[in-house]
Formats: sequence, C-alpha cells, structure tokens
Amino acid sequence: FEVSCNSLERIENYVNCEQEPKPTEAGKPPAYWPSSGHLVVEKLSASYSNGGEQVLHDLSFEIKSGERVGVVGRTGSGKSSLTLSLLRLIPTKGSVMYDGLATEHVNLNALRNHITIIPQQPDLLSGTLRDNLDPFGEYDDAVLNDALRSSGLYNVQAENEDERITLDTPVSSGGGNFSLGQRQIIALARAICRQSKVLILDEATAAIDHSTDTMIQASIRAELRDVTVITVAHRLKTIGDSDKIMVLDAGRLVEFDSPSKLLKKKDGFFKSLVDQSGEKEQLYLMAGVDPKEAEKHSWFS
Ligand SMILES: Nc1ncnc2c1ncn2[C@@H]1O[C@H](COP(=O)(O)OP(=O)(O)OP(=O)(O)O)[C@@H](O)[C@H]1O
Repeated sequence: FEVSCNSLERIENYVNCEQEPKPTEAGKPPAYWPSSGHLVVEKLSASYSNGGEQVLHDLSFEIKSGERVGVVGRTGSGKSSLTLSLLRLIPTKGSVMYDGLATEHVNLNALRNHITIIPQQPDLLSGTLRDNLDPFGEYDDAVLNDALRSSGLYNVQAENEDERITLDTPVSSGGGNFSLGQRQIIALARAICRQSKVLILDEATAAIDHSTDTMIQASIRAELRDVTVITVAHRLKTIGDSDKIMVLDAGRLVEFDSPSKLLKKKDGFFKSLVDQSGEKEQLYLMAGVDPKEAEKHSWFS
C-alpha cells in the first residue's frame, strides 16, 4: 500500500505540474530555419522555476554560423542550465535568437525540432535503433545507415561480429542495453539525420571513456563541418581546439574568446583551469600556443 501511495504521489505531481504554453501555428518558423546557425544571446537569465533562484545572470554573447564553441566552468557554474535555456526548457528572461528569430516567438515543438541537443544522458525509446533514429519514419534506410556509419557507431562493436549493430538492433527501454557513450553516439546519429544547423552537446561526465569521447568529437568535425556546435565539456581536451571557449563562473559569463587568446591572458579563468589540469602542455599545443614560447613570456603560471 505504501509503495502504491508513492506512485500516487508521483502521479499527483505530474497532474499538478505547471504546463508549457501550447504550441501555436502562428509561431511556426520557416522549414529551413535556422539556415545559418547564427546565435545571438542578450541578457539571458534563467531559473529552474518561475520566481526561483536565478542560476544564470545576464549572459550576452554571439556565436557565428559554423563556429565550434566549448563551454567550461566549475561544477555548478551553469553549463547545463545554459544548454536548457537555449531551448527554453527552463524559465528564462532575456533573448535567444537563432538567425535573428527570437525563441520566445517560436512554437516550442518547432524550436526543439530544429535545434538539436544531446544531453548528458540521452533517452532512448524501446524498439529498434531505426525507431530511435527516425521515430516519425521520415528517412530511408540509406540515410539512416549513413548516419550510423558517420557517427562512428558501427565501429564501436566492430570487433564483435555477432553483436554488430544494425538498424534492426533492439533497444530496451531507456536504452539500457547501450552504454552512456553509445547512447550519446546514437543521439549524434539522430542529429546527423536531421541536419540541424545548431547542435548543443552536453558531454557525458566520467561515465564516457576517452576513446568514445574522441570518436564523438571526430564525427562532429567530419560530418558537421558547417554546423554551429556548442559543446559543454568536462574534459578540457574535448574542446581544446574549439574556435572559441566560453567560461562560466557562478552563472556568469566571465570569458569568451579563442583558446589561444585566453591562454595568453594573465590571471585568466580558462588559463588557470588549463594550468591546473595536468595536461597543460598538450592543451597549449592544441590551442596553437607553443608552450616553450608561453613559458618564455611567463604565460605559464
Ligand atoms: N533541477 C534543478 N533544480 C534546481 N536547481 C538546479 C537544478 N539543476 C541544477 N540546478 C542548480 O543550477 C546551478 C547550475 O547548475 P548546472 O547543472 O547548470 O551546472 P553545471 O556547470 O552544468 O555543473 P556540472 O559540471 O556539475 O554538470 C547550480 O546551482 C545547481 O544547483
């Protein structure tokens, strides 16, 4: 009885859950939107409930079409909250514009169909891999197979012929028969099918091994060349060669520039994260900054 009461309590929470506004026809953007992936954010603040404590404070920045931006910052600095805000998944103030169109005027379903987010723990539906890549049956097998190949998923289990992944591979509820890294790769394949011009990737934390991480980044570089990619990174190496790095601290944007410029900034936040990381030489090289030169100019701390 007690267990059932818990269930009732949960159902009651859902029944009383505050609803998002119903998507309207008026807010439907053109099918090709956003065609360039240009993003402008002005004075963006966010909280997890209306009137709740603000977790992002007045963020303003611009990301040009096709740029690869890495978002870094300490635990709790607001990186995941930023990804949610970019899709209006939590209450926000200020404006987020993709190709000049503000998300507050866009039909929420359309917004989330056109901008792709790969969360830390992507959800999968029970069914087959095909159902997961293409739940509405919009693409033919050639496109889906190409996406699987490009995402690197075929390579994941290539060593084991018996368990070779195909479009008919069963997926259990929540994707429990795939590792977290593989689930992110499947979500990436979905993004490749959809050809979104903006991809937001919240890198899975320690649960994802380095080779899977490298594979995801390599697929993004090869397959999504003219796509704007925003990657929340827990490992600096993931985003060391991005076009720009955004550093968040306590919900505020404290740095936003190319990694090479940030690494030359005395007392910079990004520089201090890199210098403390134990991979600093490699990260300097990735950013195109010669560690020896940096040392000579006493950039190294
Ligand atoms: N579901 C939630 N409800 C209320 N507050 C939340 C929720 N999720 C996160 N927060 C708060 O928002 C702030 C920013 O958290 P967020 O998860 O965005 O940080 P993060 O930089 O992504 O951290 P991490 O590196 O640990 O993933 C923190 O103060 C956190 O406690």
